[in-house]
Amino acid sequence: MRPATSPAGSDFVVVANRLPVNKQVTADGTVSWTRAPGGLVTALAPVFDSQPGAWVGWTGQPDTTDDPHVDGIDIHAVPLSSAEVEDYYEGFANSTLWPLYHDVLVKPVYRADWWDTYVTVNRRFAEAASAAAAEGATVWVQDYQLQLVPAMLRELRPDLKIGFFLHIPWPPLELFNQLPWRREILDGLLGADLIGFHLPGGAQNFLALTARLTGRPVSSAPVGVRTDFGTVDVDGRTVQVGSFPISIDSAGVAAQADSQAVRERAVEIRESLGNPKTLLLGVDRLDYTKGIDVRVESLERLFASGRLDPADTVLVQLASPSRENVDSYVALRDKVERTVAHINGTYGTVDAPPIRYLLQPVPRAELLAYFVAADVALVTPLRDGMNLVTKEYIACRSDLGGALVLSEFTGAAMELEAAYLMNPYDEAATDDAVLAAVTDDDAERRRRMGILRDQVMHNDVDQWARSFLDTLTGK
Ligand SMILES: Nc1nc2c(ncn2[C@@H]2O[C@H](COP(=O)(O)OP(=O)(O)O)[C@@H](O)[C@H]2O)c(=O)[nH]1
Ligand SMILES: O=P(O)(O)OC[C@H]1O[C@H](O[C@H]2O[C@H](CO)[C@@H](O)[C@H](O)[C@H]2O)[C@H](O)[C@@H](O)[C@@H]1O
Repeated sequence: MRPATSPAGSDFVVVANRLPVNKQVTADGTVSWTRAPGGLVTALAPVFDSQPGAWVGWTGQPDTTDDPHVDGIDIHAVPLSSAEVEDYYEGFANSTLWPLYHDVLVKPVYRADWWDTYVTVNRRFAEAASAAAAEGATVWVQDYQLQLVPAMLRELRPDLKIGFFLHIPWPPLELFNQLPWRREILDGLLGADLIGFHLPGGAQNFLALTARLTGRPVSSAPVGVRTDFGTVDVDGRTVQVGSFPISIDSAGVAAQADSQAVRERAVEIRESLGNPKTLLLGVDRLDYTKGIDVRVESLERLFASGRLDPADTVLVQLASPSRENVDSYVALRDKVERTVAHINGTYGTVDAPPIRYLLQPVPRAELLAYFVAADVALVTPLRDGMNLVTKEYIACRSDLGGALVLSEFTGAAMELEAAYLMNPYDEAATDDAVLAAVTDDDAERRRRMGILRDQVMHNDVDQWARSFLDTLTGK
């Protein structure tokens, strides 16, 4: 750890589980690094362009001492051993916190050894952030993997402005109370000056829980979107609590989707699928929160009842492998693949299966071409913090074509009420929403898409980052 008074370091530091870098290794073994075009790095690009900034995170590879360098960001890699990846990332982050914060869709596992590693790794991130930050710097800590970092960092560096943003839902009291380390998590978060959630409901849950479990004075007025922040009094220090719904680089996505190359590729995609009357699309990490099973089971019911014709309907499901060493993800993959095979076997022909399922990430331009090609996007999570795929689909539809089926249990549903909203736990309502999105007339579909586009084009990721950072720094 560097001394608190050192003049070195950056004035703006992001701390996230993952670094925004991609590694390339050429045939002769030469290693180079490029900026990964992920949501967070896109969101923060203008901030990094206007001032030198640092990013503290893990490369995604265990047991390496990789030291990535990319243009415009001072990268600080936090090394993790294989055992730490198992206990901190696959264990406490993704087998304890992830299911607990997503409505206990699978049973969270509570293990003291995983907790101990979570504490150890959070401390390592806090120390790396401390080393990267200049005197009085603004440090923005991201997400559930690093909830102890704010308090650990404050102890090391009381001079810093510390923000924290949670990208996943904040659970209700009855669920959060299951966590044997609930008080430690709250104390960790309360080290921040500003704690951000996607939705006002998450911020309010957090305030209620904090009052109940810590006895600290909290504000009682409702929290608004990017306004009317709540407060917690932590021994005379005021912690602000607010709602900042994340978004995408709407104009950038729209411009790329409008390019000739993407438009032509969209036409090719439809042709390669036999120009079906209806092309449905799902795009997700293969995660049990995303409701991939909800949409394929709905499709099966619609085929079985004759309400949709499998001969002129195709569902393309693009799934990216995720957290493949975690048992619940292995079980989900098995379930989805069995259901897809069953539907294709029952309702398809040898040369025209109604579901095309891919378990590989596709290149960005290819993904946008699918968004442009699809008649209906099926976004059916059982729980989701926001769901950026939703906003990307809308941004791609400058033609006002397409229709969006959207689960009420996504953060995106709060803003996107003109979608075909559905309750993924209600089979009949799900089927009706899918069918309405497919069969409503063009005027109704265009009316809805026009409203959705106004929302997404106006509320972009730059606004998300600016509103959070302005609140944090008191601008
Ligand atoms: N390039 C590419 N991006 C993908 C693919 N699948 C998902 N994504 C992106 O991953 C992000 C997923 O974000 P989101 O919907 O919020 O769900 P999350 O996976 O829970 O973060 C979006 O920006 C997607 O466009 C893929 O196959 N290829
Ligand atoms: O890093 P991984 O374990 O591979 O997981 C990918 C990311 O998934 C989660 O995304 C969440 O953030 C999105 C943006 O705010 C939001 O739209 C979505 O609803 C969330 O699920 C996770 O929170 C990230 O930390 C992961 O990097």
